[in-house]
Amino acid sequence: MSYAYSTTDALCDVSLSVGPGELLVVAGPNGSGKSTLIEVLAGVRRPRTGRVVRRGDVALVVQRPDVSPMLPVTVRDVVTMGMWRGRFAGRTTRADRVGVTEALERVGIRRLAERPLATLSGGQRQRAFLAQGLVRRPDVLLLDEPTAGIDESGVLGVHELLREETRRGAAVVCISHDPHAVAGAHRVLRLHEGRVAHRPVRESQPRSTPSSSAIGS
Ligand SMILES: Nc1ncnc2c1ncn2[C@@H]1O[C@H](COP(=O)(O)OP(=O)(O)OP(=O)(O)O)[C@@H](O)[C@H]1O
Repeated sequence: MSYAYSTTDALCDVSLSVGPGELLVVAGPNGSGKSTLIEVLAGVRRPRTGRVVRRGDVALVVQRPDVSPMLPVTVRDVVTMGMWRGRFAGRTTRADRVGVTEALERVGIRRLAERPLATLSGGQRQRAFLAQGLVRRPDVLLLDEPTAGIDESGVLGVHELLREETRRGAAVVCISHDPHAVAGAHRVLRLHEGRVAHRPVRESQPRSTPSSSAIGS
């Protein structure tokens, strides 16, 4: 598929597929089209040509969005929103609340649950949005530089979380410049000026062999 902003061809003839249990890392220089690709895969942007096939529930973890100090939401609220699947869900069940606490624990910010989101540091906020993506155990997890602003020991924890997600069968696509992420990936897709620089190369065997693609274009 291809995607263009008004004056810029951001993606040209990009084709990929990711199966359940696979971790695909998307790498490439600034401006090469990585964020655009994740947004097109997530359905936030519609490809200009071609199509994206998604199987199952898809969650997107964006890169530390700016938060207005006026926004009256706590960290727990933000993670709970991850349960909504794109629409307001109203009341939460006890199981939802347990799931939210577990997600907060997995990303190491359970103690911050009742804090207003706007009072968090950048790295803490990134963890909150990671928990939002993890909370409903999606079939497809798309992440735009999830370790941005996260300290060194936290980065390793995030990589382990992504491997855990693949072990339970999720298809994971993660933008990262981090050599650890690249080393731990099943495949790496390198973009250059909106095109695939090399075909994805299998760098290690996935723990479960994908039977069909969970997402592809
Ligand atoms: N909203 C926009 N309007 C116009 N052009 C855009 C827009 N967003 C991105 N672009 C352009 O599209 C191309 C791809 O941008 P994209 O953000 O996808 O790259 P990236 O690889 O994620 O970069 P980075 O590593 O800096 O985050 C770039 O040339 C960029 O300038």
